Amino acid sequence: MTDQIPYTVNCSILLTDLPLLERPAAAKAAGFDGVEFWWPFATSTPAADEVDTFVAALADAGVQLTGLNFDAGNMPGGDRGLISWPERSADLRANLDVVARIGERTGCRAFNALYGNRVEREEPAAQDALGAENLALAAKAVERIGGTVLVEPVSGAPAYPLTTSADAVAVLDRVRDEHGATNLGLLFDVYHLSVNGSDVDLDLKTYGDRIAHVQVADAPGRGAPGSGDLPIQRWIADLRAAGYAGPVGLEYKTADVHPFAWLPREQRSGR
Ligand SMILES: O=C(O)C(=O)CO
Repeated sequence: MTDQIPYTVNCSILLTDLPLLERPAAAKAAGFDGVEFWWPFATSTPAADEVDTFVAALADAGVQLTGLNFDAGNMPGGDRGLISWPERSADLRANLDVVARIGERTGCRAFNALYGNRVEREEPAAQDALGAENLALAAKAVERIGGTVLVEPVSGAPAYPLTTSADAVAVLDRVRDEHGATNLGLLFDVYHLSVNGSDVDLDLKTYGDRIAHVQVADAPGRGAPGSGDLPIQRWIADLRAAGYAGPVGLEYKTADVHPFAWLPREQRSGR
C-alpha cells in the first residue's frame, strides 16, 4: 500500500509551527499522501479518545500513516527509546498493543523501535538481551497486521549504542537467531549515518536487502535536502535502483515558510 507513496512527511519534526493534529492536513495541502510520526502521545498507553482524535486527524486529512515510532520516552529530554531500558520495559510492553491497534486502524505497517540509551548501573550485555527480547515482542505484536519493526542507528545521542548500519543489523540478526522473529528491518536514515561517519554508498551496497525504511535530511544541520553537503537525490535514486520501493521519510528541520521547495510538487505524491 505504501509502495505508491514516494515521500512521506515526518510530522513530528516538520510543520512544527502548527499544532500536531493539524500537520497531516498541511502535508496533504502541500501535495503529499503520506505522513509519519514519532510517538505522538505523552504516555505509553494514551486514553482511547486521544487515539481516536489522532486517527481521525489522519483520516480527515486524507493521508496514509506510513510510519509510527513506538513510545521512545522523553525525546526532547534526551531519551531515545524504551526497547533496552530495564526501568521502562513494562511501559514499552504495554505500548506494543496500542501501536498495533493504531496500525490496524490506519493501515500503517512500519513501526520504529528506538533501541534506548545505555543507562547507568546496567550491564550493556543485560540491556542488549532485554533489547532483543523486547524487539521480538514488538515484532510479534505487529505480525498479525503484517507490520515490520524498524531498528534505527541515530546520531546526537551519546549514550545510544547503535550508530551504524552494522550495529543495527547485528541486532536484527540477534533477534532472528535467538527469537525467530524476521519481520524487522533497518531504518536507513542517511542523515544519522552520515553524521556518524558512515560511508552511505557502501552501506547501501552492503545492507540494501535489510533496508525497510529510508529517511533523509541534509548535513550539517539536519535541514532540507540541498541545505548541506549530502548527495541526497543521488542516494534516493540509488536506493530506488537497488529496489527500495517504500516511501522516503522527510525528517528534517526547517524554519522556511516553504519547507518542501526543494521537491517539485508533482513528485510529492504517487499520482
Ligand atoms: O531521534 C531521532 O533523531 C530520530 O530520528 C527518531 O526517529
